[in-house]
Amino acid sequence: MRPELRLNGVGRRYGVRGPWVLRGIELDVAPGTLVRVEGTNGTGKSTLLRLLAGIDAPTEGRVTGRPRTAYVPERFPPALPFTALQYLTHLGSVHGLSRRSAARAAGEWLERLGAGEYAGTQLARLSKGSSQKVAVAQALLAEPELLVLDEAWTGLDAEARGELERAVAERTAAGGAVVFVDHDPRRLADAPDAVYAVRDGALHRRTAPAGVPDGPRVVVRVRGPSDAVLPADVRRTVVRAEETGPGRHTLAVPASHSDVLLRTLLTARPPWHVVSVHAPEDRR
Ligand SMILES: Nc1ncnc2c1ncn2[C@@H]1O[C@H](COP(=O)(O)OP(=O)(O)OP(=O)(O)O)[C@@H](O)[C@H]1O
Repeated sequence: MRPELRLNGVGRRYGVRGPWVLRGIELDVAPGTLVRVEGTNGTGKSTLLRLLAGIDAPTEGRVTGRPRTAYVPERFPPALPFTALQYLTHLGSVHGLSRRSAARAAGEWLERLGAGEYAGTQLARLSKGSSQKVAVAQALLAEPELLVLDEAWTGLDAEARGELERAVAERTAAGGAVVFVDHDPRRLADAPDAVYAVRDGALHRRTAPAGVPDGPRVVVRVRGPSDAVLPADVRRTVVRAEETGPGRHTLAVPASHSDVLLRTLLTARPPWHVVSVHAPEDRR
């Protein structure tokens, strides 16, 4: 099974006494899901994406379940003494491809993104747009299990933008996860399984969990250690969660998801005590 990336109580600040940019972040990125991250300038989106990409470590908290990850940074450093093809072939090898497969994948991605003619051009001589295509190609060529895109569409021409959207759909269809930030609210507007906003150092979910049906709800009362945080899987499954006291929560879940919720609670480490399960419809 592919690992599920999980952020547990993650916080990040720069410098020993710097302000917390992010704190108490709980996030699961399940295989096959597309996640959008929003937020106004300077709120910590890139910080979050660097933690998800594994190129930065949290100041506190834990990141677990690291899948094979690729990342397109907001700013790509292209000033290396390689041609585009040499650079991509090298990175493909680093990602575990044979040199031959890496060179083939590199050439194919440059073609797909409309930069095939620049394969032999030195990175330092590429235009901003072509350089961005190399940044995108390096992330896509090893078919990562997690693709993290920080404003990756910026600087691309219309065809390449469309190609990157297709590549995102291909990755999720193949069971990979994709997390992206983009200033254009129309980017993949109907596609995300979840949208999160970074605000005041916290992550706020903007959409209901994907595929949660309307209809009958089940109310589950649970008890755990007084300082325990509900598992992220639980928070993703429920439509409402209310903390009624230290370690006590009342959860409402679509009836069709109640088995999953109970299993998640009972198999959590440590397990949660299920106090009652109550289907309001039963009383009629
Ligand atoms: N390497 C760093 N050293 C010190 N402070 C940093 C560093 N990286 C980010 N910050 C600070 O952390 C805060 C969040 O920055 P970040 O780039 O994550 O936000 P953002 O939401 O991606 O912003 P933007 O939309 O402008 O790209 C900002 O106050 C920024 O100055």
